[in-house]
Amino acid sequence: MIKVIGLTGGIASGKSTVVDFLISQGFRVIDADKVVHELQLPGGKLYQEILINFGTEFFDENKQLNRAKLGELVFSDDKAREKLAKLQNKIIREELYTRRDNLLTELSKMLQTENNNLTELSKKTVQNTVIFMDIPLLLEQHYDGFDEIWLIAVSENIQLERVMLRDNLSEKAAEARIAAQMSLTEKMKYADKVIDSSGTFEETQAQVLQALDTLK
Ligand SMILES: CC(C)(COP(=O)(O)OP(=O)(O)OC[C@H]1O[C@@H](n2cnc3c(N)ncnc32)[C@H](O)[C@@H]1O)[C@@H](O)C(=O)NCCC(=O)NCCS
Ligand SMILES: Nc1ncnc2c1ncn2[C@@H]1O[C@H](COP(=O)(O)OP(=O)(O)OP(=O)(O)O)[C@@H](O)[C@H]1O
Repeated sequence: MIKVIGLTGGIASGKSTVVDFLISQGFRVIDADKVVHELQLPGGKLYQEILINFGTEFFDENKQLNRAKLGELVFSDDKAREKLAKLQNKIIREELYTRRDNLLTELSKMLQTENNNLTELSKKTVQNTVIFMDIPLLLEQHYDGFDEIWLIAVSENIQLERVMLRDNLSEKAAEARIAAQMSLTEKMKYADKVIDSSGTFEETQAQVLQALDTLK
């Protein structure tokens, strides 16, 4: 059976950094933020919806969605965020589950071929028996179907610093983005494993390796 691990955590808690590491270790990851960005490209399933409902002022001269501008609006205006959620959530959810199912089918076929060849349980096989889904709003939006949920956690003050630094935001704007999500304390209740990314990258990676070890 192929396990599906849900990765979640607050904004700038270190999810993408953990995802990069997992990919470097040979694991397959579905990254919800990337999927959303693809769907928001011209021709994507979300593009037209946003254009019609938010207007051309949120698009640049190359007809690309100006995500920074839309982000400014939705993280400072709850009603706008709800409106965007109504337009997008169902489509995002369907797309993520479809990609998960396709990946599970692909890996099942690969595993079957390996079994048929009677190879020993190679390192690759272990990596093919787990997939990860990085979904920032996994708990807020009640995604399900996971064998485990791993929470990437970070202390509040470091999180605020990271959001301000990475996204070049004021303290107030960064606080608004953090407040748009479930608190870390609440998320802890649902986590099977917690990876604390408040330290160095090496310390985060060591915790990921430890968590991976428990899957063998
Ligand atoms: C508002 C948008 C256009 C801003 O785009 P931008 O490129 O600036 O940010 P990005 O998409 O990389 O998101 C960064 C982080 O913000 C947080 N975040 C994004 N959307 C939301 C939201 N609606 N509520 C709370 N937090 C959010 C997540 O932690 C995410 O990892 C975009 O995030 C969006 O369309 N969000 C709604 C879709 C969604 O639910 N995304 C999360 C995937 S489950
Ligand atoms: N030990 C660490 N582990 C993870 N990230 C770290 C660490 N130290 C610093 N960072 C930094 O924290 C910032 C946020 O990390 P990252 O982009 O991985 O978060 P995220 O959870 O994917 O964010 P978002 O939800 O906004 O997409 C990055 O700039 C990253 O370089």
